[in-house]
Amino acid sequence: MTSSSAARERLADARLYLCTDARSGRGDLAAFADAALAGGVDVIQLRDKGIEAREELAALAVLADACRRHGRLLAVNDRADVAYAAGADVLHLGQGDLPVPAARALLGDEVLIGRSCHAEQEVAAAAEQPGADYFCTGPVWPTPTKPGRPAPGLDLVRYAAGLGTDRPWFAIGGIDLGNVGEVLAAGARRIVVVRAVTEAADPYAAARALAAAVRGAG
Ligand SMILES: Cc1ncc(COP(=O)(O)OP(=O)(O)O)c(N)n1
Ligand SMILES: Cc1nc(C(=O)O)sc1CCOP(=O)(O)O
Ligand SMILES: [Mg+2]
Repeated sequence: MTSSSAARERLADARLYLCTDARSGRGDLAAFADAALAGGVDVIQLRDKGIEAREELAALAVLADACRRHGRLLAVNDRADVAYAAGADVLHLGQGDLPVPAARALLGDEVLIGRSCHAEQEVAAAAEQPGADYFCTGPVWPTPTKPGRPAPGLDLVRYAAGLGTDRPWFAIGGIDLGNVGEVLAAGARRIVVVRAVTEAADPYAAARALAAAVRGAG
C-alpha cells in the first residue's frame, strides 16, 4: 500500500480511473493491467460483482503488483474487509454500500474512500462528507455496464463543476474517446471508464488516447 499522504497526492493528480473485472486481458490480467497503466491509467479498481472473496483477493494481488510497478493506485469496490485484506489504497462505495463513516471506522485514515453520486443532493453531500476523499457523478450516458441505472447526464457534471469544490471528483458512465470532449466541456477534469479500455483491442492505446484527452483539458 502507498502511504496515505502519497496516495492522496496521487489522487489529486489522477485524471483517468479504470474499473476492470478479473477476466480482462483474456486470461492475462497482469498484461492487461500493465498495458492500461503504461497507457496512463492513474487508478485501477477491481469491480467484479460475482466473484468470491478468495478469487477477488487473488486478482487484487495481480493488480497490486502492477500498480506498484507503475506507481499507481489500487482500488477495491464495495467491501471494506477486502480492501483491508488486499492492502488497497482506495475503497469505492456506492450509495447502497457501507456509509463512509462506517468504512472509515473500520479502515482508519490510511485508505482513501470514494463515493458514487447520481443526483445533485448526493453530490453536494459527498463534496462535504468528512472522510470522503473523492466522489463520482454518473452515469453521464446510459451504459450496459450498469444496466437499469438512470443517467443524470451532463447536467450532473455541470452541477459538480459549479460547486467549485477542492475535493477530487470524476465523471463516469458511457465515456469513450468519441464523447470525452463533451464531458470535459461540461467541466469534468477526471473520468472513470470501464468498456472504453476493457473492450479495446489495444488497451494501451485506448488508455493513452483517453489520458491525453483528459490531461490536455488542463
Ligand atoms: C470509481 C467508481 N465510480 C462509481 C462506481 C459505482 O459504484 P456503485 O454505485 O456502488 O455501483 P457498483 O460499481 O458497485 O455496481 C464504481 N464502482 N467505481
Ligand atoms: C460502474 C458504474 N458506475 C456508474 C455510476 O454512475 O456510478 S456508471 C458505471 C459503469 C461505467 O461503465 P462504462 O464506462 O463501460 O460505461
Ligand atoms: Mg458498489
